[in-house]
Amino acid sequence: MTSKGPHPDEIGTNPGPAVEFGADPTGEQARHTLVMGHVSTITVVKLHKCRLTVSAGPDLGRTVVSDKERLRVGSHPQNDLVLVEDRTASRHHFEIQYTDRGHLLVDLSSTNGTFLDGRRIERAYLSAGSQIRAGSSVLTFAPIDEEVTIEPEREGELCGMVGQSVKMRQIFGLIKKIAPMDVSVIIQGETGTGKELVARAIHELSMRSRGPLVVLDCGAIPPNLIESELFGHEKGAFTGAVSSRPGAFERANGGTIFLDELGELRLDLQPKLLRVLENREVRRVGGNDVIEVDCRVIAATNRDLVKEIASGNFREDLFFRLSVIQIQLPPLRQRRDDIPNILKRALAEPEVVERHGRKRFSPEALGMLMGYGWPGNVRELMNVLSHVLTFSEGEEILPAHLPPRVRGQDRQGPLPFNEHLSFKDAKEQLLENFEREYITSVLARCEGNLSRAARESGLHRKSIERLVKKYQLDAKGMKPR
Ligand SMILES: Nc1ncnc2c1ncn2[C@@H]1O[C@H](COP(=O)(O)OP(=O)(O)OP(=O)(O)O)[C@@H](O)[C@H]1O
Repeated sequence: MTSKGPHPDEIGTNPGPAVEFGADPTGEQARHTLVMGHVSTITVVKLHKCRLTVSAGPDLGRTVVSDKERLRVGSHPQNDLVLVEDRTASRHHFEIQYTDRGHLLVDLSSTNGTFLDGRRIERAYLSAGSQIRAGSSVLTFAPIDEEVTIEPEREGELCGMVGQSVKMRQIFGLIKKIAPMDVSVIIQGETGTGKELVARAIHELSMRSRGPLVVLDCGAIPPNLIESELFGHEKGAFTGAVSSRPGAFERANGGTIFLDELGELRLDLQPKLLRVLENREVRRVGGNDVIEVDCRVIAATNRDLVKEIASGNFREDLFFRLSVIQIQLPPLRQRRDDIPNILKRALAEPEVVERHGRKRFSPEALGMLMGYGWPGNVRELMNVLSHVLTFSEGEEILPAHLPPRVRGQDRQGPLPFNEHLSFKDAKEQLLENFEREYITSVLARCEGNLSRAARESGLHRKSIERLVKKYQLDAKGMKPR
């Protein structure tokens, strides 16, 4: 593998405010979406909540505010709003689903029906002030848009993830905020950026943490088996189905299902997945019974799903259903200041110390690791670490112990500029990438000492400070501890 320096997708270090996919241009349908790719230290997430109040009937005054994907109403105590006194309401009367088009009122096959503004409905969209009648109760619906500020966490670690950079600490803040909310999440990021770790953290910090976490890699399963892996199969459903088997959704009941590499899911299976998400029930391949499932869905992909939708490879409705919250994990080359901490933490693992003794990286070796492009992200970093641990003998890890690609020995090829930009923008981007790489590397070599970095680079200390600030580098994190 050759290192060609920074990847063109590092276009600009400050692409502006958080982007909202699927947001209604009028702003009427704000979603919980967020893309964490930008540099500002505080991020705002739009939460889409609603309030439902009993405005007439025996339960007058009962109210609920919900940020869930579905809010259930009926006389059974498990509902989000329980109509305790209303004897004409069904046990599970209706629910309100949060969808990409707004809040959808769905009758749950109630005995006496659900009425919206006087008309009986099966499914209908709600608007502010809508009056819903169920049994002898009238309920008033009000959407609430709330903006929540996510500040970066102070701690540079969360559930086994290490990240001192502002970008990662922001993601830690977001995970802590959204984990308890029972909503779907899409995690996007290049291979090896830690998507599975994020999914595990969300599960661990959620109310479902005692339930199972079932991981299904949609890209690793042969196409002819994916349907039965997802939904299960009955004995004899196809050649080789010697016994019946529950699918991933059934096994995740009460917990979380993590659909890795969702972008690889066959187009013809996407509507089936959407139906499961909408109805929360599955039917095994070759089976007739409908099985209710209750699990949170977290999906991950290294593809740009918005582009996949545009090119007809991914269904927009499925994307909207799943992407109530989006988390964009930045590639490692955009958070190089995390590298020393990730390595320090990995070197301090008890089994590493037991097998290899205490080890540390020389400043030169660390500088090279921080200057490398890491196309395989943290996974590649971990692989390089295993290589290094095998090949270095002493306590200090030197440049000679690093693989040649990291040492830059097979660095070749043209300058990594983006030919789709104007000359001026391409030049500016190239310069910014160079500045960031150069300063990161010199700071790593000088162990975060700004004065030494100024001396070695021939820059004024003030210029170094300006560049550290501009690229949000963590000079302190590079100091030896
Ligand atoms: N922030 C982090 N701190 C420490 N280790 C990390 C971090 N992010 C990722 N890793 C490690 O990097 C490796 C890859 O992580 P993970 O499998 O979560 O990535 P991924 O994005 O799901 O990869 P893929 O796209 O290939 O499925 C794992 O060994 C994981 O423990």
